[in-house]
Amino acid sequence: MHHGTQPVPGRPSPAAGAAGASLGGPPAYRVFPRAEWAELRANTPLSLSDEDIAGLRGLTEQLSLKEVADVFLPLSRLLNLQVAAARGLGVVQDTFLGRPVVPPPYIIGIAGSVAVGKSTFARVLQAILARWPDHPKVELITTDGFLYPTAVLEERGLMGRKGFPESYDLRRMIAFLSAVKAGAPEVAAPVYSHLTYDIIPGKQQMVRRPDILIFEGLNVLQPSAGAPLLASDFFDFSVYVDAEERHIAEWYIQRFLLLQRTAFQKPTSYFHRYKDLPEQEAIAVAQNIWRQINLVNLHENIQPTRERARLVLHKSANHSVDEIWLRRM
Ligand SMILES: Nc1ncnc2c1ncn2[C@@H]1O[C@H](COP(=O)(O)OP(=O)(O)O)[C@@H](O)[C@H]1O
Ligand SMILES: CC(C)(COP(=O)(O)O)[C@@H](O)C(=O)NCCC(=O)O
Repeated sequence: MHHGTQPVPGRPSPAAGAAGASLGGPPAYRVFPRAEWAELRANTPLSLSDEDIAGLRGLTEQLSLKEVADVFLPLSRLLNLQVAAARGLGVVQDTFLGRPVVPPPYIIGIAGSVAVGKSTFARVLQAILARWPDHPKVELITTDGFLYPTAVLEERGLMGRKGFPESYDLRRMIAFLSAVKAGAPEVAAPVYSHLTYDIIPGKQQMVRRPDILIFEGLNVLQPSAGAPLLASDFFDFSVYVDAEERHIAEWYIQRFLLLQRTAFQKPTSYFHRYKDLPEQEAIAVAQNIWRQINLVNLHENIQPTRERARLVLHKSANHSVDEIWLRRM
């Protein structure tokens, strides 16, 4: 894989490996160059029709068919096997307790920087996992719903700290996960709007005993100060989406420019005041938000959680995954 000239914090330096060769990873992981990982889709009894793939591409128009086949199909095969094994363990416990067998939802956490592509990845994974006949009901929840509302953040002086641990209602987030894992028939999650940049008052997303819950957000692998439980205590599997900082910064800026042309044009947008900024100035605004908030958060709170994930997906400049780390167990 190619790291360019910038050393990446926490990763072995490029000098450690021959050009194009894998640089290895922490000893807890097996490292797969993309081509080796792609071979692990072998025997996946899931064949996607052209129509299925067209449906998936609707989620993110740039997603190539090759990306689905090489990266997502092996991962969906691995997860299908993992879900079956977790259910087997559930049967053991229910049999031991003499209770009727009811498998709890299988929960997958997805972590990574702002703008690394977590929500895009999570949506595609949701669609692919839902195609397996033995776990058709796959729900997706994003942790931005657990941010405190703007009124609370303003009162606490935290508007410049969105995404940092103190900006989330962690108690509520843990209570949500705990209820889902306990098999509660219906659990409500609050909903955040990127348009108003605030929690939507009264709006809820209901989760009703899914087979699989995908729980996505930059903070899902973080410790919660002082609280007895962590979000990851409820995870059966976890993924960290990784990339070089200069690429993530570029994706953040490009997304900001796209939003300027679309969402910011609406009067209800929190960033409506930026709707007519000339491109160079809009780029400067995006760069400032990136450097002052999201990059600091990446360094202080997100990147340090990477090696808690079961799987690390490393993306290259064009968003394609070039290396996969799978924890040995
Ligand atoms: N696989 C991909 N192919 C092409 N573009 C992508 C891909 N994943 C993410 N993007 C783009 O990168 C930007 C950040 O992705 P997003 O999923 O919104 O990130 P996050 O949820 O981590 O903040 C978006 O503009 C998105 O369209
Ligand atoms: C809402 C976010 C904190 C991400 O939340 P997540 O769903 O990962 O919990 C982030 O997208 C954000 O708005 N950061 C604040 C700075 C900015 O406007 O980019």
